[in-house]
Amino acid sequence: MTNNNENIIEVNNLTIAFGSFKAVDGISFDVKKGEIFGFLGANGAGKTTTIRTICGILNPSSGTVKVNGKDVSSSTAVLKPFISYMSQKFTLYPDLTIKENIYFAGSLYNMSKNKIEQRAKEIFKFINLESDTDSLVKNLPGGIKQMIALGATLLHDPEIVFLDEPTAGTSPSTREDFWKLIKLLAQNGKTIFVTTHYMDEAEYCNRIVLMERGKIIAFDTPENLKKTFFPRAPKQLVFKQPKQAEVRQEFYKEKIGVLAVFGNDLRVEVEDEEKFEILQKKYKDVFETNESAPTLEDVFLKALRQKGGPE
Ligand SMILES: Nc1ncnc2c1ncn2[C@@H]1O[C@H](COP(=O)(O)OP(=O)(O)OP(=O)(O)O)[C@@H](O)[C@H]1O
Repeated sequence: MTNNNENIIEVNNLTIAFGSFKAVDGISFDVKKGEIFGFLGANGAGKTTTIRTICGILNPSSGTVKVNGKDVSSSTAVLKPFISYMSQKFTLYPDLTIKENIYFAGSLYNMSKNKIEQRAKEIFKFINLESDTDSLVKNLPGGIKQMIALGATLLHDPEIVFLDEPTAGTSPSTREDFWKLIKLLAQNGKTIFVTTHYMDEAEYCNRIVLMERGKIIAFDTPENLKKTFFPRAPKQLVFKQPKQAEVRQEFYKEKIGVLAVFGNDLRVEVEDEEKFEILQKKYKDVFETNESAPTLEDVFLKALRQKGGPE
């Protein structure tokens, strides 16, 4: 991230209702210029609705959204060249070639033919495109399609790039390549607003918002979230005997929080070490205990359980 504290997006008490249903319910956050901003939450949490509102596609029911200091509801035309949105659904036109898709994307921004040609060259280089640009998109592997969709999103050189689950369903190597480009864009001062379901990707974000049913339940850097939600490191219990159900019952009684179950292993949060040690002795032949640093997944599970965010 560039060293910049300037707010490029400011969302203030935003509510978006469909009839009586609030898809987004009074959320506030800011995004800094040059930041990789992660927007996370389960399906239906309100992420896409928020993005669509910041992009000026939907109007707020109440609250305000400012992009580059301007209210989006009244400045859609001014902001259009400034932002770009790679939605979950739109990728590319399969019956057009790579080049035709890119030209089409440029025409939507009234770019001249020369400008599109010049930018297309830069973009193909940036995404390391090796395919023939006259290939039909429908004949390309999914990972390459996704890279070209990113290329089309970047063609008019926007300052803010919204990426709605850009790597969903792609291979680990495509995800890795994709994130190299995202980081490079941020290093060049672009602001990236990204939604993802992958926790390893959330780690790459400078700051993260976690949404649940239209509300923000956590908002901070990955490091601070881990510190806030886990002042003590969780423990990973590796089972040597198939007695997990029995142990879980005891933990439940003693209020030792089970964060997650990984096959035979349990991940737990211990607030009362004495109680835990008693159980550890009792079950010394049943499980081994390892300390392990909190992960973002731990944070999210805990935040979801608390639903109101950290105390
Ligand atoms: N136009 C609409 N009319 C009515 N309800 C809507 C509309 N758009 C979205 N919703 C509802 O608003 C809620 C939030 O949807 P949204 O697409 O923003 O969630 P999301 O967090 O982006 O989830 P996903 O990861 O599945 O895209 C959902 O319950 C959805 O069904």
